[in-house]
Amino acid sequence: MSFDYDLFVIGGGSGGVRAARVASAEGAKVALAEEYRMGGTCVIRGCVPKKLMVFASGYKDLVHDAQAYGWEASVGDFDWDVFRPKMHAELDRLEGIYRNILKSNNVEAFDARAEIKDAHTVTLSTGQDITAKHILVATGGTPFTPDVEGAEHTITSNEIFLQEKLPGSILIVGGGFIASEFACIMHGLGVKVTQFYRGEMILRGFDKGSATHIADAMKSRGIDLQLGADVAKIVKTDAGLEVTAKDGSTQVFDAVMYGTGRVPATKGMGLAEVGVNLGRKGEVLVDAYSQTSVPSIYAVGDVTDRINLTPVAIREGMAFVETVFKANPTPVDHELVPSAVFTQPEFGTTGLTEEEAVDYAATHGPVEVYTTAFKAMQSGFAGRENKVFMKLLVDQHKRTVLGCHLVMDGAGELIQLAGIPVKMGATKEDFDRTCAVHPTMAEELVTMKTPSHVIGG
Ligand SMILES: Cc1cc2nc3c(=O)[nH]c(=O)nc-3n(C[C@H](O)[C@H](O)[C@H](O)COP(=O)(O)OP(=O)(O)OC[C@H]3O[C@@H](n4cnc5c(N)ncnc54)[C@H](O)[C@@H]3O)c2cc1C
Ligand SMILES: NC(=O)c1ccc[n+]([C@@H]2O[C@H](COP(=O)([O-])OP(=O)(O)OC[C@H]3O[C@@H](n4cnc5c(N)ncnc54)[C@H](O)[C@@H]3O)[C@@H](O)[C@H]2O)c1
Repeated sequence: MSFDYDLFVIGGGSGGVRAARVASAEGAKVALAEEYRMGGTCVIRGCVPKKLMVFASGYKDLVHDAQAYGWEASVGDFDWDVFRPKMHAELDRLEGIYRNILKSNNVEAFDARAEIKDAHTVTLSTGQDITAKHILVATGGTPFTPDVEGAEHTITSNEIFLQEKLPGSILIVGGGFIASEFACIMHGLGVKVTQFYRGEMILRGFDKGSATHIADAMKSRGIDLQLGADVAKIVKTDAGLEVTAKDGSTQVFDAVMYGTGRVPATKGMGLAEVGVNLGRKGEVLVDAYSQTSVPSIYAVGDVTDRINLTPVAIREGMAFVETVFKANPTPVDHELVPSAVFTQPEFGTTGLTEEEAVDYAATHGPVEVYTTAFKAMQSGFAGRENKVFMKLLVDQHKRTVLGCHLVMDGAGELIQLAGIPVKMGATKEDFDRTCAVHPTMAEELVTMKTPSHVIGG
């Protein structure tokens, strides 16, 4: 049977573009459809603009520190009108690069929505049907907003980058990556921030001691973080958005942003209709090789809801190409994936959390917990209360470092490096025999001598 293409990729984001490019480089005839903007969530409305805003939001503290170090410096107000067009120009530039990558790799790009018609056919929003030997679903996810009265007045991370002006005050709902990062970003830009999280501690699923340290720091910086709080209804008034919380209290905000999770983008895709098994959230269920229940259809990235991070989507895309186009079946390694949460303070993390260590200890034996918290020299000198927090979890018998959690300036950069020995299976003694670099914050990673406690001991 002959097909129009060897591979048709649906979605021009992190996973889709990488898979398309690498498959084409292997000699496959490849096409890709993108319904919005090339580059996907990470480039257009995720990691990249978010990180630019993280940078922008950090300068107030830096100017304050510069003053404390003797510089004649003063900080005025943040001007969104200066920053916003520069940020969007950068996103346009990156989108252009993504388009060029596809073009120069002979991938035919369609600016259209694609849906699955059958195991080997997609239908484009232009009405065109295209056949392919393999179809790769890489459609990512979309923000989820709960069904609350007045939700139509709220925004999500999709809209935050497009605001015409910055609000004077904002309520951010949620306690995950997105809500916590944007609470810090908006606060740093001079917006009055309230964050509602319905549970007892933000960043659920991360190491709780580290999350608590971040939450305390956010509060002491002036973010009104309310735990056990949720929205009952939102009414638009002349004064702004009047939010009634579930405890009955009301407050008016200029804007309300939901960061309450994302759902896999499978709605209306025709996947279930052709026999692709979906999970409870609508995620595409795949095996270790990203193959769905329909053998010609594969899926990578957030749409599979495994680990929803850009580098993971890219790896899944490359493993798919190894498996299907290089006859080298390659499962994706989802173990010990380091990641960062770009809150202020920043959080870098890899491996077991202390909560997970309880289960681990029950089956593998005791886990030593090493923690340290201290005032950072640079900001401490400037009079800022900025405590560094570090935690290592160590298998007491094997001595392997099972988890590493860092809350400090530059934690994202640092965990990339600390993630390597942890992934290699380094022992606590390997850390300890590495000489300290002085004076740094990171030196504490190799000088923590005594466990603060032992789990399962
Ligand atoms: C605000 C925010 C901040 C983030 N920050 C980070 C971070 O700092 N670090 C990190 O690692 N990850 C971060 N992420 C997560 C990261 O963006 C995703 O994990 C990554 O983009 C997933 O890549 P993907 O290829 O699976 O999907 P996406 O990048 O979402 O790409 C999917 C593409 O498919 C398109 N599409 C959907 N349906 C169709 C269709 N039917 N036809 C055609 N096209 C379609 C979409 O328009 C989209 O462009 C962030 C996410 C958000 C929302
Ligand atoms: N730095 C990074 O790497 C980074 C940054 C942002 C996003 N991401 C990725 O994007 C994904 C999505 O991020 P996210 O923050 O939207 O999701 P999340 O799953 O991390 O957090 C969702 C939050 O919303 C809350 N919530 C869910 N339903 C709710 C409801 N009905 N009412 C009130 N609260 C509710 C949850 O309790 C949770 O705190 C993450 O899982 C992550 O993989 C990564």
